Amino acid sequence: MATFTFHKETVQPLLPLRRAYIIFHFTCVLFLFYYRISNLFISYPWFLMTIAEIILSFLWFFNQAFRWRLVNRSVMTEKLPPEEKLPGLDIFVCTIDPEKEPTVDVMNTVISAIAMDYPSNKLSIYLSDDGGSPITLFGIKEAFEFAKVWVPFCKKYDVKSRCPKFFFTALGENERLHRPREFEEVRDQIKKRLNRVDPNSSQVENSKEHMPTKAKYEKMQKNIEKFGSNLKNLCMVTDRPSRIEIINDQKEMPLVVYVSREKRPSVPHRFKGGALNTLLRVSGLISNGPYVLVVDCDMNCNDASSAKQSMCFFLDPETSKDVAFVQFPQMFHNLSKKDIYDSQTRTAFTTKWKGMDGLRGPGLTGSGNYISRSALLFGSPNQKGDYLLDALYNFGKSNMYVESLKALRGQQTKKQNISRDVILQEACEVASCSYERNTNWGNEVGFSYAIKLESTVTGYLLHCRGWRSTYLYPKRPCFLGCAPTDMKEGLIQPIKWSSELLLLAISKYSPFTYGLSRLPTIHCLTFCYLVSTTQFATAYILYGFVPQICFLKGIPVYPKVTDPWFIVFTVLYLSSQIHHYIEVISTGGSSMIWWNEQRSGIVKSIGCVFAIIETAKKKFGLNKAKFTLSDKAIDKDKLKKYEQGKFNFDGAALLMAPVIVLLTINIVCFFGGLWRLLNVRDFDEMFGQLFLIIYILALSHPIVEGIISMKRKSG
Ligand SMILES: O=c1ccn([C@@H]2O[C@H](COP(=O)(O)OP(=O)(O)O[C@H]3O[C@H](CO)[C@@H](O)[C@H](O)[C@H]3O)[C@@H](O)[C@H]2O)c(=O)[nH]1
Ligand SMILES: [Mn+2]
Repeated sequence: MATFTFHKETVQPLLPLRRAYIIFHFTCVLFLFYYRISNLFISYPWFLMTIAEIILSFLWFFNQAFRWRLVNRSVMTEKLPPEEKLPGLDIFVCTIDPEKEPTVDVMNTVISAIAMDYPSNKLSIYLSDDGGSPITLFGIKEAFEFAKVWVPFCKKYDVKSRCPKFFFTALGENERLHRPREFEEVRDQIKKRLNRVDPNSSQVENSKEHMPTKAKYEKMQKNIEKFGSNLKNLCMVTDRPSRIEIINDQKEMPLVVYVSREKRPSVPHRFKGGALNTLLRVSGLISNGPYVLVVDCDMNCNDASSAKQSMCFFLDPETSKDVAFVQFPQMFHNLSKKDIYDSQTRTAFTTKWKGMDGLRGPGLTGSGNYISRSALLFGSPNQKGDYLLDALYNFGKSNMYVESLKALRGQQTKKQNISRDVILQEACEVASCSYERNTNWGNEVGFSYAIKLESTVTGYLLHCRGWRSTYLYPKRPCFLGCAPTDMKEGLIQPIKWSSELLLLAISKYSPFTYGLSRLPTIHCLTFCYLVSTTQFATAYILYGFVPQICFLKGIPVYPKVTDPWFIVFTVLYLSSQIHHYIEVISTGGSSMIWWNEQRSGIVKSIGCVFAIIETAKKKFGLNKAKFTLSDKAIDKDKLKKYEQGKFNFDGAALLMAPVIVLLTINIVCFFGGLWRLLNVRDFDEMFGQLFLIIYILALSHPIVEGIISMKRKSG
């Protein structure tokens, strides 16, 4: 265990055992390689299986980098300097489409950010409205009105759930003052969430402010909904000048700013990365906090202390010099126990990120991350400031903005008393869509535009420049968002991510080349894994039909069950399964999660063939850059099905097609092959294949059920 001034690092126990296991499994993989390759030309299917296994082995190998040194961290916020000595913090909330991102929910996120436990004169909240819809501007004004009541209420009663929506419904947990225990019952929560009924007020009522506050929240909600009933107000405006408004007029409240950058159909707007870079400049002019928190519009701040938690790394004398960002896990408020789509992405946030954290730090996930503004703007930790020498190229033509950068660097700046109007005018200027032309923005300055997954690539490039990051996984989730609850959304996300990551793999910034020469090798392997996940598709597709067709035809692709080499395959299979099981259970999962994760892992991986196709199209310029926004609007029927653990394939027919084809092959080959097997009785040669098919069918029977029920509905 390492203890720093404000935080502690503990390496997860049994490290030698974990490493010994990796070496053991690795040895088995080498045996497998030897066996496959020395028999390579036995048959064509044998060759295909060898390819699949080589791909899987490489992915397995990269994947072990995450398991080399897992750490847990904890913070000591009580040791932080007094509030007046804390640095400024700017919170960025991004939204674009009020239809997929309901304004009331976005405003809940904004309100939870305003209610962050941080000195209000040091806190500023910026809402980036990329859609430019009237309802968002209307919404933030309403939200601020409510926040004026809400923030004092939260402070007075030390409310934990500072997202009002959760507080006023059964979703608010651990509320010492306001929550009776029975509300923690999961079933109740689900019931309440589905019906949106309010908690029994006679039990909850404790304070005289509770009801009036709730009434004000409901009024805000009603006003926004009423405003949105006029569909004109929900429309996005794609051709518009920049518009920036300071929403609040009260000194005792944090600064709240509405930002809608200029957009013109002919100028590329770079999606969320573009929005964030605009916010960096606009906020630089207005509040210029040395640290920024980025949250997606659905990721509300569920623990008001997260800002202070992150400061334990940024202000620590030992870690402050090279920590570029502090990442919190993305957690979700709408998960069901079965989590059939593996929306919680458990492995990412409980294993992978902790493993990267034990090396040089986790990747950036785009939401729930505190970032040092200097790290984003000034190159590497040791050569800060150089960028200011060529400020025009690096940062663009706004002198006022460059002055703000000097202030950030602690340099003397011309003290000027600039009026608010002039600042806002300049802010509109830096938010114009031509501002970044011929500058270093999106390249070495700010969030990277190298791929559309701005978060991952920015985090990766920060690491390449020598920065570190840290990962904090506190007991109480600090950020809660909205996870996909149907197959279509569940598939679109990994497809959009992995296709962009594949682009990174073949770009000049590829971890295999650029990264390898800049990062410590093991840390680099983690990025190699992240950019290679599309290759699971190739391996699983081969695994999904080659052994099956061979089973039907009586061609062996595994050694005989009596052959000593069969042991290698058995050991590898069991070893992977047991290891996965232990990992799930030890990170708080259940057997059901273990089983469901395998299914969803395979289905999502196979869906990623579309990612490969998409990447090829993008590479050859056949695809126009677009961004598939994930849907955060909760549909009751959809949610109900999801809670029951029933698959919902609405709108996913095309994306599911490869899986359905493979499943059909498996079913046909199973029965056909079984018939053949009973006649020919070559059981010892076919055991491996028979077992594989049974495993696949056992895993996928809920999918078959889902398909049948879909057919029945449409038929
Ligand atoms: O042109 C755009 C497109 C999106 N967004 C915002 O970006 C956020 C993320 O978009 P979403 O479709 O919800 O992406 P997800 O797949 O849910 O999000 C993950 O993946 C993104 C990259 O694709 C990261 O930026 C996110 O932080 C990460 O949570 C949302 O708040 C959007 O409003 C914009 O501001 N402008
Ligand atoms: Mn999201």
